[in-house]
Amino acid sequence: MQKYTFPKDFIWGVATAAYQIEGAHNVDGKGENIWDRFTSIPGNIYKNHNGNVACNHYNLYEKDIEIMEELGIKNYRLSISWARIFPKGYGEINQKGLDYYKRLINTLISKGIKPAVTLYHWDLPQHLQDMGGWANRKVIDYFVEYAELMFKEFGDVVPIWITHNEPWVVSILGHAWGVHAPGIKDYKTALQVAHNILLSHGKVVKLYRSMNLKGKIGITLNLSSTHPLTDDEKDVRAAEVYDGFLNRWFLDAVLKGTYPEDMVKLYREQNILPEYTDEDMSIISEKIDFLGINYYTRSVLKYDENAYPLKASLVDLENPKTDMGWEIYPQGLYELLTNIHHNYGGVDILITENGAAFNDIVNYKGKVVDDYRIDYLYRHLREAHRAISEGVNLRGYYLWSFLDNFEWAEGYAKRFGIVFVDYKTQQRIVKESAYWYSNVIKNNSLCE
Ligand SMILES: N#[N+]C[C@@H]1[C@@H](O)[C@H](O)[C@@H](O)[C@@H]2O[C@H]12
Repeated sequence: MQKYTFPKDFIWGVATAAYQIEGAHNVDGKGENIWDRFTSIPGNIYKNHNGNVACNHYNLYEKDIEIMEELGIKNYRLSISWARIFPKGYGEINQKGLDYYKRLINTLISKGIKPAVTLYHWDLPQHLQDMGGWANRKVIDYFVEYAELMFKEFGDVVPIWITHNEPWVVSILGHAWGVHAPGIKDYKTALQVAHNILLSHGKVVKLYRSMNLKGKIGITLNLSSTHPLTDDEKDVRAAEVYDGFLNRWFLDAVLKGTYPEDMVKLYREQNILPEYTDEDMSIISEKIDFLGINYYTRSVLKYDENAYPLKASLVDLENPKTDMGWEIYPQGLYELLTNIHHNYGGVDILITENGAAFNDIVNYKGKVVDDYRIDYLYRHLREAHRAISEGVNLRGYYLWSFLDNFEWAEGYAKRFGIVFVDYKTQQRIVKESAYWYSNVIKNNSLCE
C-alpha cells in the first residue's frame, strides 16, 4: 500500500470565516457590516438566506472546539469580524466583541489548538462602506487601526496572521460583477478596490514588523491554474490574460512590487487602470513570511470577442464537478504550486483553503458518508505531496471547511464542511471525511 508522508512539522488545519459561521449579527454591540446589509436585500442571496444565525458559533464555539479536539485538529484558521471590534469601523471599541475573541482564542490555546487569524474575510463595517468602502483610500487607515488593536491584543498568542482573504473576490465579485457585497458593478472601481486592499495589506505587514511580534504574517489569494480550451493562439492568449486578471495581478504586486505589464496595458486601454504610485507598490511588496493559497479548481478559457474587458470567457467542461459546479482538477494544485515556486522565488506557501461542496445527506444511521469529499481531499493532498517532493516550500494545509456554513451568494445550499450542521436544530454531525482527515493528521500521511 502506497503511503505519502508529509514533512514532520507540516501544519494540518481547518478553516472558517466569521460571517459564515458566527451568527449573532446584531448582538453584544456588533456593528452592521456589508454582508448584513447585502443579505437583507431580497434577491441577492439564494432563497434570501443570511448570516444572522448561521452556525451560531458565537454561542456554540466551545462545543465546536471540543469537536476539533476530539478529531485531533491542532490548527484552526478563523477570521475576526471587524464590526464586532469597531462597530463603526474605527474609533470606539466594542469591549464585548473584543472579549468574545479573547474567550475564543484562549479556549483554542487551552486545548492546544494554534489559531491562524484572518483580519479581513469580506465583512467590511457598513459605516465604512457608506463613505465609499475600499474604493476610499481613507479606509486603508482604518484597517491599519483595526489591525494594530488586534496585534496588541493577540499578537503574543496568535502565531499566524493573514491580512486579507481573496482580494480578487472582494474586488471583482463585490465591485465588478456585483454578486457579492456591496453589490457594485464597475470594473474601474473594482480595480481601485483591489489596489487599496493590497496597499492596506502592505501597510499592516510593515506595522506587524514594527511591533517586533514573533509570529508570521501573509496574505491569502484565490488562485487557479489556467488552460486554453484549444491551442489556437486566440485561446492561448485568452488563458494568459485570465491568468493575469486572476493570478499575476496579485502575485506580482505582492511578491515583485509591480503590476504585470500586459495587464497594465490592457487595463489602460480599457480605461479601468487604478491610480497608484511607485511608493504604493513598494509598500504592497513588503516581504511576507508566507503566501496563502486558496485552490478549488482550474480555469479553462476561450477567446470571446464580446467578453468585457478581457475578451476571454470561462468554459464549462463536461468533467466531474463538485456541487458548486467546479471541475474536480487536482493536478491544477500541483501546477499552481510548482509555477509559484519557480516564478516567485520559492516563497513559503500555506494552502489556506481547499475543499469541496457536495450534496451531503444524513443516512438512516444518522451518519454522513461523504466519500466524494474524501476522494476530492485525497487527490488534492496527493498533488500537494507531489509538489513538496519536488521542492516546493509548502508548509501547511487548512481544509475548507470545518463546519457547513453560509456560502455567500449560495446561502446554505452548499455544504463544504467536514462537520454537518443541521441549521434547524444546530446539531453537529461529524462526517466520515472528518474521521478520515483526523487519521491523516494523526499519521501525517496519506494512505492509498
Ligand atoms: N465558494 N466557496 C468556498 C470558499 C468560501 O466559503 C470562502 O469564504 C472563500 O474564502 C473562498 O471561496 C472559497
